[in-house]
Amino acid sequence: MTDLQSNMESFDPSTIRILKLVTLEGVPLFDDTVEQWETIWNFKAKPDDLLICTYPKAGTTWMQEIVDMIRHGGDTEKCARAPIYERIPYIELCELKPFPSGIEQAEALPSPRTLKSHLPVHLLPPSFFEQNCKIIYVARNPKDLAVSYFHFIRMDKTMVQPENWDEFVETFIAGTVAYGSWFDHVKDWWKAKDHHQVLYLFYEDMKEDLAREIKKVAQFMDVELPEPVLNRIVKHTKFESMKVNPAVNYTTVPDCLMDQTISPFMRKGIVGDWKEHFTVAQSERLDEICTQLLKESGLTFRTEL
Ligand SMILES: Nc1ncnc2c1ncn2[C@@H]1O[C@H](COP(=O)(O)OS(=O)(=O)O)[C@@H](OP(=O)(O)O)[C@H]1O
Repeated sequence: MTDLQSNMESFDPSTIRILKLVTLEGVPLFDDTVEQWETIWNFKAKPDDLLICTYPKAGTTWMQEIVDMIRHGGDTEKCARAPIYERIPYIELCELKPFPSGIEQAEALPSPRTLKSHLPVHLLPPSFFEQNCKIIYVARNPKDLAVSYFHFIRMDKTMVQPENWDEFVETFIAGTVAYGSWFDHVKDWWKAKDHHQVLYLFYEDMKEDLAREIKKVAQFMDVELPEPVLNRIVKHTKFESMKVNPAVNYTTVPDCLMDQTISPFMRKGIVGDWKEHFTVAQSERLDEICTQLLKESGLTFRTEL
C-alpha cells in the first residue's frame, strides 16, 4: 500500500469541509486552489512532462489510464501500482490536508511525469508553455458533460450541492461552476493548439473508435505501439474494464469524500445520456448558445454517435 492510500484509509471525516468557489481572473476555482495560487502559478514544469488537460468530466481519467498504459507498454500490472490520482497528480488540487497537494505529489515523481489539470489556458502555469511541454486536451459535448458533472457533484462531499438538475443546467450555462465557462475552456484550448504542442481530442471520437484515438496519442508521445500492445490497451481502457478497476474507479477514496452509492464515478460512460436529463427547452437553448458562442471557432461537438 502506498503512503497516500494509507493516509486515505485513516482519513478523519470530521475534517471535510465544503469548498467555496472563488473567482480568479474570471474563473471560479476552489478556495484552496486560490489560496495556494502563487505556488501553483510558479510550478516548474519540465520539458518531458506530459500534461492531460480537460474541463471536468470530459474523459480525464480515461485519457490518464491510456497514457499510463502507453508509457508502460500495455503492462496492466504496472498500471495497478497505485490509484490514478497518485500516478498522475492533479496539479492545482490542494484541498484535504493532510494529503499532499498536487504540486507536492508532482515534485515527488520521477521524470518523465504525466500530470493532470482542469485549468483554462490563461491560468495554466506558464512553465508548461515555456518548456514546450506536450499537452493532451480532451473535449466532450456539453450536454453529456453537464449530466456527468451534475452526478459527480451529487456524490462529491466537498462540493456545494445544486438544488436540482434545472438549477445546475443554469449554473453550467452561466459558467458559475468550478472551472468556469465550458465554452471559453474548449475554445481557448482549441486556439492554443495552433501555438503550442497540443493534441486536441474528443470523447465522442474515443467512444467511436478507441484504437484509432489511442494510436493518435501514442504517435503524439513518439511511442511505437505494436498491434498486441494496442489491443491490450484498448481492452484495458474500455468503460466496462475501467468501471471495475479499483486503480481508476476512485473506489479507493473513502465514502465520506465520494459517496459512490449516490452515483458511481464510472457512471455510464456513453454518448447521449443527456437525453434522459435535458428537457426539450433546455436542449434547444444550449444548442442555440453553442452555435452562437462556438461559431467563430469552427469547433463542433457530436451529441450522438
Ligand atoms: N473508459 C471509459 N469510457 C467511457 N467513458 C469513461 C471511461 N472512463 C471514464 N469515463 C467517463 O468519464 C466521466 C468522468 O470524467 P473525468 O474522468 O473527466 O472526471 S474528472 O473530471 O477527472 O473528475 C464519467 O462520465 P459519465 O459516465 O457520463 O458520468 C465516466 O464514466
